[in-house]
Amino acid sequence: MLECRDLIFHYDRCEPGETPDFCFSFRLAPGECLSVAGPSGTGKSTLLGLLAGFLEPASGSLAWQGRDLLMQPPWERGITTVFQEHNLFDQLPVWLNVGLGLAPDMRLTPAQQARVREGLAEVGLAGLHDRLPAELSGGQRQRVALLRGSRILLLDEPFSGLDEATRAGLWDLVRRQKAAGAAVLLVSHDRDDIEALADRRARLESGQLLVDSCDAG
Ligand SMILES: Nc1ncnc2c1ncn2[C@@H]1O[C@H](COP(=O)(O)OP(=O)(O)OP(=O)(O)O)[C@@H](O)[C@H]1O
Repeated sequence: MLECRDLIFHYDRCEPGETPDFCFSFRLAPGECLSVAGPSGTGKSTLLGLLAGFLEPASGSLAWQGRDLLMQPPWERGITTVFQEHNLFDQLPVWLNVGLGLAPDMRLTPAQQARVREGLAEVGLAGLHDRLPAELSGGQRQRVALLRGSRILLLDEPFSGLDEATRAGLWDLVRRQKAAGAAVLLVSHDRDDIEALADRRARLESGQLLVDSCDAG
């Protein structure tokens, strides 16, 4: 279970009242997807930044399966973030971009290399193993990014601007990660994305996450 409790944050350079003090609480089970919507500027990126470890909360707790995540740097949190673009390392070939999820030091064992090959083949990217991200289409880049999966997936409008078939293929990839036990937080306003993936829905309002169920943490 991903448990976020009273995670409080305020941007230093803001005047009081300029932006809300953020206070986030929610719970997300392995295999579950929570969608988050809210108008521009309500704090969606701020929430993702706090979870991923790019921003430091003033107080509160964040734990995965009972283990504190706040003490861990971003690369040790077991979190994969997939945004609209810029999710891959430009100078690394496709197979290493995926392999980073298995071996952050890029020293993949033969077994891990085989897993990467299998994963790429399963999503129709077998022939693109050695390409650089700049040599892929947008949809192919998102497939590579989602293949890197981990126990927590933070998705920020990752399907925007893609055609229906590509989007459906990426939904399948996310469903596969869910089936493998990943907890998924999906920032999206797209009704189709939300219906395809979300088990519960939340919206951001006045610096808080309002989850559409009684289980708000
Ligand atoms: N580095 C910063 N310093 C000060 N204020 C910031 C900073 N980053 C964001 N903010 C403010 O915090 C609020 C939330 O911003 P955030 O980027 O989280 O919103 P968002 O919901 O992701 O917006 P969008 O949908 O437009 O991307 C906004 O009012 C924004 O102006």
